[in-house]
Amino acid sequence: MTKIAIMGAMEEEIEPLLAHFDNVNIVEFANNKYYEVSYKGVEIVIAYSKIGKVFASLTAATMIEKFECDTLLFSGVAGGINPKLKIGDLIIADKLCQHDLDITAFGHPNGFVPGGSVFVETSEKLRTIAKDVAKENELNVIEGTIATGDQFVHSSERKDFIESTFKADALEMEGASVAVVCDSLNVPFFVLRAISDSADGGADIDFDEFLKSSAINSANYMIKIVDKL
Ligand SMILES: Nc1ncnc2c(CN3C[C@H](CSc4cnccn4)[C@@H](O)C3)c[nH]c12
Repeated sequence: MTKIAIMGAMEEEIEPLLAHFDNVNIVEFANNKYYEVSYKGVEIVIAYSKIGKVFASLTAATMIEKFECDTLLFSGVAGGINPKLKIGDLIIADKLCQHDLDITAFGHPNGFVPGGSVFVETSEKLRTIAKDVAKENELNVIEGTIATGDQFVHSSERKDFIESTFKADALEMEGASVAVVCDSLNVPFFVLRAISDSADGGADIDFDEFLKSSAINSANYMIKIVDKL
């Protein structure tokens, strides 16, 4: 029986998801809250990890190991790199990397540590379902590379480094952690983000203005995808 984990990093990213469900059971664990719902006969666990790769890894692993979820979906916002991505637009990750993982001093490429890989690919099956849903709902979605790091990017220099080093289309602070955890635990996963800013000089202003509306864009699309699982 499928049990689905739906994750965000910030409360604003999962609040629009929780709004779709009633009869929510709250489980407190490891200084966090996990929201259990039953939706059309499917068990779902929803949580926001808190910001950054460490919290995201803890929540992803908890949803799999403690709550026994066998599919993990991430919904949230991101900084746009690809110029095709305007604020509010949706991106599905085909692969993710860690732009701040750096042992280049030892001759390794950016984003690589021994035993790992620069990129981790998401579930092709889940991406296909998502693209079908986008077509049915005439949603404009791009598929691309998402770069993750433990910093809010708000400078063209850092944004350009991430783009040129990883050919990334968008950036955020949690997705690649979810990717490593799910890949290591053999759980199919899917990362969806809506653009909240352009990760350069004005990013913090745009982020504050568009966080809520972009999080709703991502959540509304995610609910349509869950309906198809
Ligand atoms: N430019 C960007 N760089 C890095 N990440 C992002 C994101 C995605 N999320 C939003 C949030 C920013 S930090 C945060 C901290 N306090 C309040 C609000 N956000 C973090 O969870 C990553 C959107 N735009 C980004």
